[in-house]
Amino acid sequence: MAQRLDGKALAQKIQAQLATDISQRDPNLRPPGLAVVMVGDNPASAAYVRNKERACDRIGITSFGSHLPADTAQETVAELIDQLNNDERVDGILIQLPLPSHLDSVALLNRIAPDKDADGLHPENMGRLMRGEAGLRSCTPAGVMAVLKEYNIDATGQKAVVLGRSILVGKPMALMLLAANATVTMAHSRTEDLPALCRQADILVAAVGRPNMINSDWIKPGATVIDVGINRIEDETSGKARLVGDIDFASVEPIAGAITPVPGGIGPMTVTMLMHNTVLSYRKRFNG
Ligand SMILES: NC(=O)C1=CN([C@@H]2O[C@H](COP(=O)(O)OP(=O)(O)OC[C@H]3O[C@@H](n4cnc5c(N)ncnc54)[C@H](OP(=O)(O)O)[C@@H]3O)[C@@H](O)[C@H]2O)C=CC1
Ligand SMILES: Nc1nc(=O)c2c([nH]1)NC[C@@H]1CN(c3ccc(C(=O)N[C@@H](CCC(=O)O)C(=O)O)cc3)C=[N+]21
Repeated sequence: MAQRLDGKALAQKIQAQLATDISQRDPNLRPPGLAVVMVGDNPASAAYVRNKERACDRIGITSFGSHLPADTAQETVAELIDQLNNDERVDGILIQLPLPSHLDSVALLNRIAPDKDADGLHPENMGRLMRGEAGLRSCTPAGVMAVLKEYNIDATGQKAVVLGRSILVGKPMALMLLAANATVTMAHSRTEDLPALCRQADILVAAVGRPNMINSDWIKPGATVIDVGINRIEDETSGKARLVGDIDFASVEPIAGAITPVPGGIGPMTVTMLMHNTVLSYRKRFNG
């Protein structure tokens, strides 16, 4: 039976540490600030934004929420970002994705000042990751790396397969595993014979967005299985909505070496790394 990698517990531990760090700052300094920009009424986005604001409250980060209507013009969002870039109280800026389709999300993400890019998605920070330089790292893959570290899972020399190649998760994930000396394969919707490829993985990271896609036939016995997927499905028996990952947990848990659950795995770690990045930017701003 696989060891459960408890992202929720680790998230609580790191958040408690961040709260202590903030409470011990010079009382003459303002607290760290995070601005979350949301456009439209996607219910999932609204739930994530609430989670982020709650985490800010717990830790002592001031949150500046901007909720704009779905039909907001590109210029208006761009101006808001400029304003937040220049706002002395703000250390981190996050634009909740996906944005409504009339908006150019790449242009907006690129407009965030790189030293306030709490999501780590600006080309400067992604370039730094690629070059192995210090910078703000994308939250979800950074959360995965923190879980591996907490459980002493050393990626050195391990075969890692990353399923998914998005800018938000898959690509930065592969680069972080590479930086940790894994031998990394990136797989996606055009990859042939995915189950055979995944069966070679010592570390498998699934970031696809297909409920329960991966079952035990895809898993090398003893492998570390990281489930990034967050899919809302209707429960067959109760009819209620529930969250499942990309991994069929019940099938995979008996043969994997270690596994992250959904919920309670990488989701809470993503929120935590966002807080971590905000505090990092704050400290840099005050040379602390
Ligand atoms: N836990 C967390 O904190 C977070 C969770 N998520 C969740 O992670 C999942 C992925 O998110 P994100 O990266 O933004 O999603 P995207 O939709 O941007 O990317 C999905 C990736 O999966 C690949 N893919 C899709 N279908 C298949 C398939 N049948 N076989 C193989 N590969 C496939 C796509 O390939 P191709 O490029 O060829 O189209 C693409 O690279 C979602 O469930 C999302 O909700 C996201 C962010 C944070
Ligand atoms: N710019 C941007 N950055 C993101 O990091 C980003 C984004 N946009 N858009 C959407 C995805 C998704 N995402 C999640 C964050 C937390 C949980 C989370 O806390 N999940 C809890 C459960 C939450 C619940 O019950 O709804 C868990 O897995 O235990 C999930 C998913 C961040 N994303």
